[in-house]
Amino acid sequence: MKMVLVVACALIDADGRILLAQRPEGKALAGLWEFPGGKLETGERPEDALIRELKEELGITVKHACLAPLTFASHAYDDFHLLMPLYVCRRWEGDVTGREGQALAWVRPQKLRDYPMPPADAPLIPHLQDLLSPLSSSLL
Ligand SMILES: Nc1nc2c([nH]c(=O)n2[C@H]2C[C@H](O)[C@@H](COP(=O)(O)OP(=O)(O)OP(=O)(O)O)O2)c(=O)[nH]1
Ligand SMILES: [Mg+2]
Repeated sequence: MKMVLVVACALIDADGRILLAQRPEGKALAGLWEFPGGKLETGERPEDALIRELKEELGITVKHACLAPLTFASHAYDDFHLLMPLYVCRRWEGDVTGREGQALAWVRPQKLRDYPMPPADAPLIPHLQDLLSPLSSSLL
């Protein structure tokens, strides 16, 4: 089974909302809502790849120190196995814009399930909900 490493990021704004991006037509899983990010290039460090992807996809500048690991997805797709670390980031420079024509949505943690996501992403949702509402333990 081919292993594919993808880095992704939950950007969190001052109101505790999470950024989702809609995968563009023509790509795999088109129309589904995802965490911005992408595949590593050869020899690239994960954090460097994520910083590059956030610049390419959203036009923002993120520092290494502002990326905190939260959890990861491990999911068997038909043709590859996805391993996807998920970082959170609350601080960046620049305005978030869909640089690749993708729709964007700032979503409250309890509304994440209203947005159809790739199958790998479902187990990530309770981790974000717990991070952002510590009094309701949705992992239990
Ligand atoms: N970025 C991202 N990718 C995800 C998520 N969930 C999920 O299954 N994936 C899968 C979809 C793709 O198979 C792969 C990421 O590929 P991608 O097409 O976005 O990669 P990329 O940004 O480097 O774009 P490209 O240059 O390959 O077109 O990971 C997610 O939440 N965010
Ligand atoms: Mg991508």
